[in-house]
Amino acid sequence: MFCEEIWARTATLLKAIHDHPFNAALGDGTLDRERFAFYMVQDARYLSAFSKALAAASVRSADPADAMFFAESAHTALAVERGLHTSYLEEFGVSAEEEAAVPTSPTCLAYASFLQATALAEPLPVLAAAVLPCFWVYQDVGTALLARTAGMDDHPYRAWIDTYSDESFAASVERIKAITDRLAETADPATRRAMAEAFCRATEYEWMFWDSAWRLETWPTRQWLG
Ligand SMILES: Cc1ncc(C[n+]2csc(CCO)c2C)c(N)n1
Repeated sequence: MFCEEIWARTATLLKAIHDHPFNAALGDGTLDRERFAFYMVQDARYLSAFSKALAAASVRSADPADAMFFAESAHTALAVERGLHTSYLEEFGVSAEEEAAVPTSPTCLAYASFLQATALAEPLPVLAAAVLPCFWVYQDVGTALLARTAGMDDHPYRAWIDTYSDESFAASVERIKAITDRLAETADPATRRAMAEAFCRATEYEWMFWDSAWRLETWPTRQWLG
């Protein structure tokens, strides 16, 4: 099965994601608000690109049930997750104007651009493999954090952890894994290789996304522009 194989291939990178200082601090609740707010602002930008990639996957799906799944996920990416962002940014006192003034980070732009390019130029199986880590990695991190934070009352990032350790979210992860496995079964070897590459690249971007928030990443060249 494609998913099983690719998960095993990315095991070391997944461990690095779990062990990243951003996620370690997110889990023990010590992550500073500046870093989490930076992550939330960048994530809102990422989500609008991600939902468009899912909408493209829906348009491309010949199977009506797959088309519905991708369209629903495109909606969820904007609705549920956007709600999470708005409430955290409100809690942290980040106004819409302040949010709009933050430049999109190099990593966020790279990940969003990769998804958009894949949505435009690659066949559906490759697009499905490119959006899969977004679901799967977050569920993996969310459930690990849920276990690690059990019994910790008043955890500042509880709503975030709950979103990604939720049972309905786990069901959508199973669903997209099944769709991707089915698409891989009938894909030719070159497409299967492209699927594996897209999955690995997206998983690399997942690590980079957390790392860029940890470093509060900016454009090193900005200083030379007016
Ligand atoms: C960088 C980044 N990667 C993945 C997610 C998680 N995520 C975003 S949309 C979606 C599917 C529909 O809800 C999921 C699982 C995130 N928030 N930010």
